[in-house]
Amino acid sequence: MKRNILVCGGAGYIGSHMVQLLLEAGHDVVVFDNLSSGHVEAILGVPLERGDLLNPQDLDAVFKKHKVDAVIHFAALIAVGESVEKPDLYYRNNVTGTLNLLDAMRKAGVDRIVFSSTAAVFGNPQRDLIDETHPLGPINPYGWSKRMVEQVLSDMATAYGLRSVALRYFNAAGAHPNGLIGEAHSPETHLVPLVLLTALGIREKLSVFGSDYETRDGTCIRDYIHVLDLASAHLLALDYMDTHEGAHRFNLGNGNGFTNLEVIQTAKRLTNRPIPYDMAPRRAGDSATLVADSTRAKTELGWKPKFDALETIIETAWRWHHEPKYGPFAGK
Ligand SMILES: NC(=O)c1ccc[n+]([C@@H]2O[C@H](COP(=O)([O-])OP(=O)(O)OC[C@H]3O[C@@H](n4cnc5c(N)ncnc54)[C@H](O)[C@@H]3O)[C@@H](O)[C@H]2O)c1
Ligand SMILES: O=c1ccn([C@@H]2O[C@H](COP(=O)(O)OP(=O)(O)O[C@H]3O[C@H](CO)[C@H](O)[C@H](O)[C@H]3O)[C@@H](O)[C@H]2O)c(=O)[nH]1
Repeated sequence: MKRNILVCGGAGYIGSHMVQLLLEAGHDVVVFDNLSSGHVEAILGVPLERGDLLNPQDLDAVFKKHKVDAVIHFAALIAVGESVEKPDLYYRNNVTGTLNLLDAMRKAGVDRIVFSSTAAVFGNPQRDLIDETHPLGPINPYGWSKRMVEQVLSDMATAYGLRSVALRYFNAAGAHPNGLIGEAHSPETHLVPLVLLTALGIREKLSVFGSDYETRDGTCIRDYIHVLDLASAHLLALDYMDTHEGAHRFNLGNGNGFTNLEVIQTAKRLTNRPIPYDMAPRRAGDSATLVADSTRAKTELGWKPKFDALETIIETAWRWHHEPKYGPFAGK
C-alpha cells in the first residue's frame, strides 16, 4: 500500500537510507530536519521541510502543508559521551522535541509513529543476548532520553490510541552499496567510521576506549547491524501498525558480538591498510557488552536481515568512506 510518510531526521545517516528505501518501495516522502547534523545532499530531489522539533510552529506547518499517514522519527542527538556532559541538551532535544512532534501529530489526526530507540535503554546487560524481556536500566542520559520516549509512547497508546513501534537498534554501521549515501557525522564518534578514517590516514591513530572489560580481549563487545537492514525493519513496522494497536518494542541486531579489537582487525584485513591504535581509558557511559536477540522482530515483523556479516557491513562502509559524496571528508 502506498503511504505518505513524514521522516523526521531524514537527512541524517540512518534517515537518509530510510528515505531511499521508502522511495524504492513506492511511498511518498517528506523530510523534516533542522540539518544540525544531516546533509541536504543525502536526500537530493526529496521534499525537505527545514525546521526544528523544538519549534512547535515548524511542526504544525508541516502537518498543515502535507498529508501524512505515518511518521518515522529519527531526529535526535546521538552521542553517548556528550550526553553525559550535557544531559539537559539531550533531554530537551530528544524528549521535549518528541513530545512536540507527538502533540503536532495529535492535532493533525496522525496516529502512527515508528521511533528510533536504542540498545542503550538496557544499560549493563544481565544476559549474553538481550531480548525484549530484559530489564531496562539506562546508564547514560542518551539512553534515558530514549527510555523516557518509549514510556511516553506506551502511555499515549492507552490515553489517545496512538499506535507506535519503537525499534531498539544496536550498533548501526555500513552504507548503501551504491556508494552514494553513507555515514558523515561531524564530529565522528562511532567506531566503524573512525577505524576506516584511520585506515585512510585522515586520522593518525585510533584510541580504543578501555582494555579492562570482562570480555575475551578486554575491549567492549558490540552487535553491528547494517543501516539498510535497520531501514527494512521500519517498512515492516509500518505494515505492523495496520493490524496492531498499542505501543510495541523490538530489538534489532544480528546476535553476534565483536570486540573493538576484532572490528579493527577485520577492517585491517578488508582494507589491506595499517590501522594504528593505542589503548585509552574507558569512555564514560559505555556498557561492556551489548548483543541483541532479535527473534521477536523476525517472528512478529517478518524481519530478515540481508547484510548481516561484519565483513559486508565494513565493506559497504569502506566503499563510502573511500569516496564520500558529502560531509566533512568529501573530496579529500
Ligand atoms: N547510529 C547508531 O548507531 C544508532 C544506534 C541506535 C539508535 N540510533 C538512533 O537512530 C536515530 C538516527 O541516528 P543517526 O545515526 O542517523 O543520527 P544523525 O545525527 O545522522 O541523524 C539525526 C538527524 O536528526 C536531525 N535532527 C536532530 N535534532 C533535530 C531537531 N531538534 N529538529 C529537527 N531535526 C533534528 C539531524 O539534523 C540529523 O539529520 C537517532 O534517533 C539515534 O538515537 C542510532
Ligand atoms: O574512538 C573510539 C570510538 C568508539 N570506541 C568504542 O567502540 C565501541 C562502540 O562505540 P560507538 O560510539 O561506535 O557506539 P556505541 O556503542 O557507544 O553507541 C551506539 O549504539 C548505542 C546503542 O548501544 C547508541 O544507540 C548510540 O546512538 C550509538 O552511537 C565502544 O566500546 C566505544 O568505547 C573506541 O574504542 N574508540
